[in-house]
Parts: sequence; C-alpha cells; structure tokens
Amino acid sequence: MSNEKKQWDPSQLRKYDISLEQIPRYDYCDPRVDEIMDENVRQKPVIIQNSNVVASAKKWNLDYLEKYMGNGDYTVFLSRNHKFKYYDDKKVAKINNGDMGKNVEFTQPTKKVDMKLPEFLKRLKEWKRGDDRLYLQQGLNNTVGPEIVRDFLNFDWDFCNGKQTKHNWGPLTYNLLLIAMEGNVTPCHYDEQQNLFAQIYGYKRCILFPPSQFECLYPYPVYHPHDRQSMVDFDRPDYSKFPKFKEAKGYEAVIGPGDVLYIPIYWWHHIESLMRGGHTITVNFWYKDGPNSSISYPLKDYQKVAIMRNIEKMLQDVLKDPREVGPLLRTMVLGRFT
Ligand SMILES: CCC[C@@H](CC(=O)O)C(=O)C(=O)O
Ligand SMILES: [Zn+2]
Repeated sequence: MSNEKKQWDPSQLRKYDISLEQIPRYDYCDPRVDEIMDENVRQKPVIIQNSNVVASAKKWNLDYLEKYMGNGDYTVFLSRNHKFKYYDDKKVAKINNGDMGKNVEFTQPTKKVDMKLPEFLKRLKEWKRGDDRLYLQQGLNNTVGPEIVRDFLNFDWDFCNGKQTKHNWGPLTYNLLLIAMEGNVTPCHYDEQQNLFAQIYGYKRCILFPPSQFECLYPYPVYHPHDRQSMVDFDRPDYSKFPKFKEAKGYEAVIGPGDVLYIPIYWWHHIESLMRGGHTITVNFWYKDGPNSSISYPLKDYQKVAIMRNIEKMLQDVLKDPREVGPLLRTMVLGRFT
C-alpha cells in the first residue's frame, strides 16, 4: 500500500488479516479508465485522478458548510463504536410486526436522528472518548442553501453523464453527502447501484471485493435488515462460522481530495475514515444499473448474485418462516447438485 502523497501513514489504517492488492489509479482522461469500467469486459474498480467531478466543492470545509448548508434537518447516525452498519428500516418494521414469525429479533446497531448542521458540527468538535460517534449521511436535496446548490450544479456533470452513457448505467438516483469522524467505518457490504465515490476532504481507506467473493463474505439473508451486509466482523472474524473468509481476496486504496473511486455495482466495499486523520467529506453518485441490452452467457458473477437474491425472496415469501429456507435449499441441493 503505497502512500505516495505522504499525507497519511500506514499506522492510520485498521489492521485486518485479508489478502489485498492495489486498486489502479489513472488520470481521468486516460483510456484505461473506461477499459477497466467497461461492463462487457471487466467492470472493475479504478481510482480516477485529477477530474473536476467535485472541484466546485473543494472549498467545502466545515465552516463553509455551516455557513451555507441552510437550516435543514440532516440524517445523522450515532454509534457506540466505530462501526456504522446499515440497516433497512422497512425490514426492521416487518420483523417487529411479526411478518417473520415470533422467533426473529433485531437490535439496531446505530441510531438514526435528525440534526441541524450546527449541532452536528458542535458535537463533532466537542467529541470525547466514550461519546457516541457521529456520521452525517444526507441526500443532497433542496434543503441546502443556494451556494451549495450552485456548487452542486457546478460539479462536472459532463464527466459523470459521460460515464453513465458510455457504460450503459441507468438514471442517477442519489448524491449522498457524507461527513464522517476520523476512524468511522462503514462495514463491508454491496449496493445494487453503480457508484462514483468522490472524495472531497480527508482520507478514506477503501477495501473492495468482487461479487465472485459472495461465498467468502457471507451476506445476511435477504429478509434481514442487514441485507447486503457481510456477517463477518473484520475486526474479529469468526473463522468457525465463516471459514471461507480466510480465502477472501480483495483490493484496496486510500483515496484523498480530488480522487474519484468507481465502485462497480454489486462489488463489496468496506470504507473507513483514517484514524487520527480528522473528519472526512465525500459525495457519492449512485446510478441504477442500465437495461441489459442483451444477456450474454456465461452470466456475470453479479448477475448470479441477483438470481440468488430473487430465489431467496421467493422462498421467503412462500415459506414465511426464515428457519425453513435453509433446510429446503439443503434438501434440494445436497446429493443432487453437489
Ligand atoms: C451510506 C453510504 C456510505 C458509503 C461508505 C462510506 O463512505 O462510509 C457507501 O457505502 C457508498 O457510498 O456506497
Ligand atoms: Zn455502499
């Protein structure tokens, strides 16, 4: 892991026992960027350097944001530890109203609150060991002030739209503004969207795995609120429950201001704000997948993940009790397809 910029030190990275190779970095105009992103060839992660995707947000430090973000209520997650594992509210509700039977429980690992930006920034500045950690994760919408809207409109949309068209992505669904405390971790998960992950301030370490590593990363069942998240705790992996995690092979990079990391759809990613690196600011660009013009065989790994998801959903719908899904699949497969 080269830290060519000397802006950070390997001691600021959390230690994991995972085999990792470097994610390549190329200038935004280098043809290899599109070759790597090409969905028909590789669709692998790449760091796009020196683009102007979010150049208009270079001035987004905390004072500027406090001054111009406006008076909206922003979504902030609170966590008792450094992890901010995503959960789906709708799936929590289904469990709480007994849709999955009485034997399924779920404890939310983080608390989602609405907070005005000045309060968030005050808590960030006054934070001391033992306090809840905070992570602001807010869709950029019309609650932000006119200066922020102007900066947003001045993102390099030609570049983003160019990638969307060239790589047959679907519509842009979301731009999420992410303001993290140093050391915050978003644990390993995949999203069903293409992602241009634009780093604005501070440094984030990103660990990615291809969809083919599905069986090494043990995602929660689809009905579970932690659907799409890995069940493996990278800090303390339970190799008896998740033996194949030992075989996981990933990619990593540390990204800084001006870097844009392309996270391909269905690729697993674990993202951490460097320890002792101060707060970080990121804006992501989530795009739905485009229409599959023509299905080509063999199917791609990520398409097989989508198929497995649909099978799980269908079984869950008909069986109702999640405890029956495993035994039925074992009956169907063991001794017949193995
Ligand atoms: C809520 C989104 C968090 C982000 C990871 C991170 O920056 O902590 C991510 O997972 C993504 O952009 O897909
Ligand atoms: Zn994600």
